[in-house]
Amino acid sequence: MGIALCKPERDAAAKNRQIETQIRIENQANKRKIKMLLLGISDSGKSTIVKQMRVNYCNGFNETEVVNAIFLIRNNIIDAFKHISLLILDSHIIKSDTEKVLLKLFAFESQKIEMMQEVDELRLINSIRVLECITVFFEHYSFHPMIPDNIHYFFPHLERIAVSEYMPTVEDLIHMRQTTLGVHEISFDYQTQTIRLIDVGGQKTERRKWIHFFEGVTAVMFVCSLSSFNQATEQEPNNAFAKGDGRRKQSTPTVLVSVVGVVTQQSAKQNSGPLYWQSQAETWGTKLIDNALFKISFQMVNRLDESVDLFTSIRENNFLKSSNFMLFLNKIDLLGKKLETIQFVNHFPAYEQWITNDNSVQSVAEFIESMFREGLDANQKIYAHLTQATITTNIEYTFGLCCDVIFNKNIETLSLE
Ligand SMILES: Nc1nc2c(ncn2[C@@H]2O[C@H](COP(=O)(O)OP(=O)(O)OP(=O)(O)O)[C@@H](O)[C@H]2O)c(=O)[nH]1
Ligand SMILES: [Mg+2]
Repeated sequence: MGIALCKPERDAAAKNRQIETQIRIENQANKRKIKMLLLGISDSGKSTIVKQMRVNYCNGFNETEVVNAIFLIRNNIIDAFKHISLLILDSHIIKSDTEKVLLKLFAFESQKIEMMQEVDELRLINSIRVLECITVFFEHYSFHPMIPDNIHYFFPHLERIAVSEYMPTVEDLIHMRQTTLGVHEISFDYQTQTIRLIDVGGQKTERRKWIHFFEGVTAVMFVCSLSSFNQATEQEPNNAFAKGDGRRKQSTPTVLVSVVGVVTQQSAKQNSGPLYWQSQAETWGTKLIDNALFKISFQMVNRLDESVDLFTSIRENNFLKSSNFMLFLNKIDLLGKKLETIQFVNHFPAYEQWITNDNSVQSVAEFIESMFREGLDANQKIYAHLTQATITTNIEYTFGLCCDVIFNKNIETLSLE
């Protein structure tokens, strides 16, 4: 005998059935899709690759995104001038008293500038960009590791950008920096397949979310910034991804040295960032601890080492054992520019023993690729590509190469089944 249901219960049961059917259909459709995961440390270029996919296969950006970009790009510029000002103030670069006033405003009150009326914000950007000391900085130190990469693109365009009627171009949107928080997915058709492309945040605090997306991944596209070889991040205690392996100089342990000032709640945010001129093995800086500004020695980890360690741990992850690994050795353009003035061997002494240790882009890129291949099983294939994610055609071409491999492998697997 059936159970008699009253109307609200019947409606709820019908709704449940409808939801379950919908989930089943979606699951089946997802199985037919190719799932690709973009992984890599922060600032490597993952979201830039997603933007290129959107330009190529998803109608680009909508009006709201373009309008939002006006503010984000200006904030990128103010943030870059903040770091540049801090460095100039702390350096031997000659600056007049009037220049110092403006530099201090950007260095310590950048958030205030971001909150100003547009007309005042633009006046300040236009005032700082023409300072003599800024010109000197860009001539001699523009590839300092503390400077955001996209300022090399935005600085020559400031005359166009720092006006009230500014509308960002697609190229501006590609160079805009917005740290990814959480996990984002786009889906698009490519040849005969539907691709699900998943972008994650690369910051350490974001990485614990990654594991939830490791199931059923056809390809991992691991992105590494080649220009990160002279950059460093502060090492977290017990960080599994930042062990370092002696390829570069050993860092010093974190030591609390002295209190250099007490800060108020108001100035806390502005003063908490590291203030140092050159990140080498030993790095000095100031850090906010319990509202007091301490001078400490940070234990730093080289960002290229961090990237290699992260790649190794991803490669060894059991969920990803049957995934294809594509390595995007990105920011090849910035590597080239840096190598014009910086000796790679000073950051990676092991490079001295490399086949050709001539500081050329090709040789350094090969050495870096070899770091990622170290300890690889003979049967584990990694497909490596040199990329510049800010160039649409470059990513379109590289993505095509990756898909050729993936689709052919899929056919091989299907014919074996
Ligand atoms: N010059 C140059 N800049 C690049 C390249 N790839 C990315 N960038 C810039 O590097 C910055 C960081 O890129 P994102 O794509 O935001 O980095 P991400 O890996 O998504 O970083 P998270 O979201 O923090 O994990 C952006 O300003 C990009 O425009 C490149 O090949 N060359
Ligand atoms: Mg991102």
